[in-house]
Amino acid sequence: MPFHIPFPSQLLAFEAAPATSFSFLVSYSSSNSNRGSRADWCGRLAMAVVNFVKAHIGQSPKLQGRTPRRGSGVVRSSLQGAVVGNRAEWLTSCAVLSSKVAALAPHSTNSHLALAVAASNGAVLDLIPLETVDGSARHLPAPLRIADLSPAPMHGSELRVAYQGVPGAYSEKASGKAYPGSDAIPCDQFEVAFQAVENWIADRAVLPVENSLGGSIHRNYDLLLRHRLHIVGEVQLPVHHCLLVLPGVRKEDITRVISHPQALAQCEHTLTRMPGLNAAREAFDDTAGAAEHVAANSLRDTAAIASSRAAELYGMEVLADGIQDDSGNVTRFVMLAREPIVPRMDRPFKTSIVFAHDKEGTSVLFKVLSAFAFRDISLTKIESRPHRPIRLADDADSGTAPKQFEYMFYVDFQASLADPRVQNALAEVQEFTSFLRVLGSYPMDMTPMAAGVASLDSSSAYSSS
Ligand SMILES: O=C(O)C(=O)C[C@]1(C(=O)O)C=C[C@@H](O)C=C1
Repeated sequence: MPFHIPFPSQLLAFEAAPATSFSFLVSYSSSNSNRGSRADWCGRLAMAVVNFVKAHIGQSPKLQGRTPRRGSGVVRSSLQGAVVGNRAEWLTSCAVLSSKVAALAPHSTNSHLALAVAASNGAVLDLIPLETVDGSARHLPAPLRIADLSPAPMHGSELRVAYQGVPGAYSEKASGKAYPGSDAIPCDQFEVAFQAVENWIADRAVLPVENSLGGSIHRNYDLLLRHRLHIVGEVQLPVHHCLLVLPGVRKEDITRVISHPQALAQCEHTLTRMPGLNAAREAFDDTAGAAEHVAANSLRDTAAIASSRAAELYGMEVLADGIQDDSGNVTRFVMLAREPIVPRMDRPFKTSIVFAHDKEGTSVLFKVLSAFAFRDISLTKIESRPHRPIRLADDADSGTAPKQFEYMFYVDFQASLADPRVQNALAEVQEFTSFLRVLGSYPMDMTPMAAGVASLDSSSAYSSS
């Protein structure tokens, strides 16, 4: 029976990793996302990728990766030694594959991107358009235009913003607040959102870093260090949680509440005190994904914590509204881009840095904090993370990468990198530390939180990045 790809899989981004493991990103979108079961749909996407690679490289890859969701998004998968024995052979296969697909490629933005990426970073990566949206006409690739070499557009519908989760997630809302009118691209993991920007599948990423009740989202701090992206802005989003169930389900029927771990933490006291509810908690990738899971599998014994928008999108009922433990529940997101923005002095700016030191004791930390205190620079956050022996992206060949340190310290302060006080403070900090990196200097989110969620849709406070 002929195999049909039920949706346009628009790009494949291949990336050679060391040894025999190769990873790639697949972006997909389906207008038929509600047809067939979720398992069906995932299976068809996986088959489409396997068949495609098999047809063009000649061997079957073993797909490893997260289960894609219905609709659209970006997933990361990998081939474990199945295709070729070494990196050079893999790159050759990728080049052959690219040239075959480029010859079939539609005249689309994606083919421009493929060339732009190849031109800009040495062609380790290829973005490969697979099919036109309607699966019909194919054209030769268009020539590279000057616009393809400049940074991605700043505003409007062309800006593609990666977020973690599925439609209805708070991160999707934060992306809309950060970049009104942009195309939000759902990603199944934080790591994928970083890679989507690095690989030019998205122009920006908007990712949560801390919540006023649940604290820091540590994974993103670690990823900020591992990747080369720059913080170009921040958005603070009031988070208003609902307890969602299938229509007709009562509190007494619920044995399980599922959601993102942050959302579970933000509602813990309320859930514990809720009369008639006696349910176990279970972590899920994101809040809206939890709602989708309950709806797609008709789970009448399970409730999800998510937004009221998720309830609308997945046909759920709001059993309880505003279940966060504090009405002022706010999550702070950072906006990430491939290039930093030019720091300015004409509006309130924040700067985020990360540093490490290899001396014993607390004196270095004291000296670093003093460098800011003596110059009247207010710190808004300090976070320490155990240092794992990872290779830091931008220090691969600079010789400044730390070897073994106990902690990385992340500090946010309220001043612009353009401010001479900051430049002097950082020069001083550099003397005490063995590793220092500026993660970004960016406009502060000045939206009054009291304005609440309802006002966010019309927000246009973020115009500089
Ligand atoms: O799951 C979602 O909806 C998300 O956008 C993620 C996330 C988070 O990671 O903190 C974002 C905001 C809320 O704090 C709860 C969850």
